[in-house]
Amino acid sequence: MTTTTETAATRIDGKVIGGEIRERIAREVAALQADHGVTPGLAVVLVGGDEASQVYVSHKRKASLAAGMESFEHYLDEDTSADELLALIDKLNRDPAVNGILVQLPLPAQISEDAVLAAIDPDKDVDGFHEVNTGRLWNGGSPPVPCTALGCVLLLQHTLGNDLAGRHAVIVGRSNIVGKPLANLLLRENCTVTVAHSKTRDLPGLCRQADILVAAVGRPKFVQGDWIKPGATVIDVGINRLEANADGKRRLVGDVNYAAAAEVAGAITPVPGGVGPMTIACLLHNTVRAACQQKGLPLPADD
Ligand SMILES: Nc1nc2c(c(=O)[nH]1)N[C@@H](CN(C=O)c1ccc(C(=O)N[C@@H](CCC(=O)O)C(=O)O)cc1)CN2
Repeated sequence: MTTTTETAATRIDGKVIGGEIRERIAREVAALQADHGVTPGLAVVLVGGDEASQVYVSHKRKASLAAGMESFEHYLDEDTSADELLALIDKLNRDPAVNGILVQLPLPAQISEDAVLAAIDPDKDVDGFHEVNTGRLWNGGSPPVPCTALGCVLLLQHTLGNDLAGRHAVIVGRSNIVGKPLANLLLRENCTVTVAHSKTRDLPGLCRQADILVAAVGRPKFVQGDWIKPGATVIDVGINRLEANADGKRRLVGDVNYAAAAEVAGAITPVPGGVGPMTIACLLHNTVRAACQQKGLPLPADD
């Protein structure tokens, strides 16, 4: 059992669920090594010293090493030019030891995110952000899927079972990283999907219609308890770093007012420990599959 009941709502534990996925991936990597002599390699590029990005890159490094993969990290200065970054991506595209490439976002202002994402070989795009892969996703194909969006779907399936059909999912947020790909994935699951955003009218009223409510707006405690339909499943994608407490520790809060929402929801993800760990697990999942495709090997069957 990977969930615990604290309040009215079941707490959806992304650490435990993501941990199970990482264990499965470690077994896949061991089999690839034993049967084919292949060790999947992930290259992560971080430009500048953003504090949160450093934490995420460090998590990615530890997770890929723990799964038995190769990890190649590239740390570039804040004032790196677009040409320097593009030259590195070109090198990684041509390196056969690198099966997956990820450029940590956000990038410093002098570098165009679009140009960088477009420069990554779509077959090594383990973030699923390249326009070829987003196009494939919307056309019903099976490209690498953006990790946070995939993580949300896996949490929902774990909580509600594999049949999400007919449920009304309201996604608050329309980013390329989460909102848009998640809308696509939930449509594939035959949910009725509404994507809400800053211009949406009567957002609380709309959220109250949701069987599944996903908050991905980047605003601390934005979604209130009385926006939630009793029994709904709430997925909180937000990771907002608040000012330090008196103890000097920085606090992380989600986009949902957890305490209030947990009184009403049927199940809810915490922050931290909800969607974040799933993002890392899904990155490893995409990297193993990219390695198999590049080597002409069959894809491991998902457990
Ligand atoms: N190239 C990418 N950049 C960014 C992505 C992405 O998917 N690809 N997503 C986010 C950040 N992100 C991954 O990079 C990410 C965010 C959070 C976590 C995580 O494990 N969070 C923990 C808390 C960690 C902490 O102490 O801060 C949790 O929620 O429990 C992992 C990855 C933006 N950039």
